[in-house]
Amino acid sequence: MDSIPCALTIAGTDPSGGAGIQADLKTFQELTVYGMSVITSVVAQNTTGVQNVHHLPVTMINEQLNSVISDMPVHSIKTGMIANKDMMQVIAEHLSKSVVNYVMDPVMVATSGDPLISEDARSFLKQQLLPLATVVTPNIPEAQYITGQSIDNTSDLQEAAFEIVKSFGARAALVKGGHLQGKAVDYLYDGNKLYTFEAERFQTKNTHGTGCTYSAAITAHLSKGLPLYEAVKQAKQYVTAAIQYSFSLGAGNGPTNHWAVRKERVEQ
Ligand SMILES: Nc1ncnc2c1ncn2[C@@H]1O[C@H](COP(=O)(O)OP(=O)(O)OP(=O)(O)O)[C@@H](O)[C@H]1O
Ligand SMILES: Cc1ncc(CO)c(N)n1
Repeated sequence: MDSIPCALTIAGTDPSGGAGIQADLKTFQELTVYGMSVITSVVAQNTTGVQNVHHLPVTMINEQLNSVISDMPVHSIKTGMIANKDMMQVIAEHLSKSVVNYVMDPVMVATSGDPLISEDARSFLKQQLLPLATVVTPNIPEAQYITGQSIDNTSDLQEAAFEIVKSFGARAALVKGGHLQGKAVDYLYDGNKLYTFEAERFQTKNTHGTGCTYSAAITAHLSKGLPLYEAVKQAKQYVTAAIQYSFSLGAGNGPTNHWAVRKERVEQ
């Protein structure tokens, strides 16, 4: 058997299964990629919000990374919630030695509005982690934080994608228009070309974990050796179907549906 693509996610948990590590591993599995995970924080959360957070000691994050990297093939890496600067420092040390594609989901706030990372982590993320990223995938509030500019329309989104590459050093930026009205449009700038990814917007409140699912799908496709544009194109199809058939589970914002994606793929 050919060797299987292997992807690693470094992120926080979601016991309700919609976001974080759980969403990432479900996505890797659906896309037939062998999934591995390093947990940064254990988060008590569900579809209504975040109830509590327990951060793992930095030494434990370092040891998990050593355990995986010393033994397993890692073909691509994704980071999600990294709550503080000390954690980021340790993760940045590992990433700076790595040669594989690194997808950074600059998670700052949960869908519910609850903050997930500290103020000093935000600025470390912008200054130290961003330049290591193959691609960074901010939503509008995250892109606004990184660029310091307000984003009110699609032309602001495009400008933010240029700015994040040119002024902040990410190799590519995928700025997501999920929080605007109208079509669900995202822009990818890779330093050469601007690409547009457009999908129908579905009227649903069940968008818990959409950002995690999208960036995990990009990571999965990159681990298979797809070029960035193709990886994003296929990931956009994945997240769109996962939102279209999202679950009305829980009292708040329900989770994405990975099975619907599988059903669609099989029927094609
Ligand atoms: N209602 C919707 N219908 C269709 N696509 C959507 C909808 N909402 C968001 N999207 C798309 O889903 C993807 C994830 O974008 P979004 O802006 O929701 O990420 P996020 O805010 O980081 O997610 P999270 O809630 O996990 O933090 C993008 O491709 C976006 O265009
Ligand atoms: C652990 C974690 N990462 C990311 C998000 C963003 O959806 C979340 N709610 N929880």
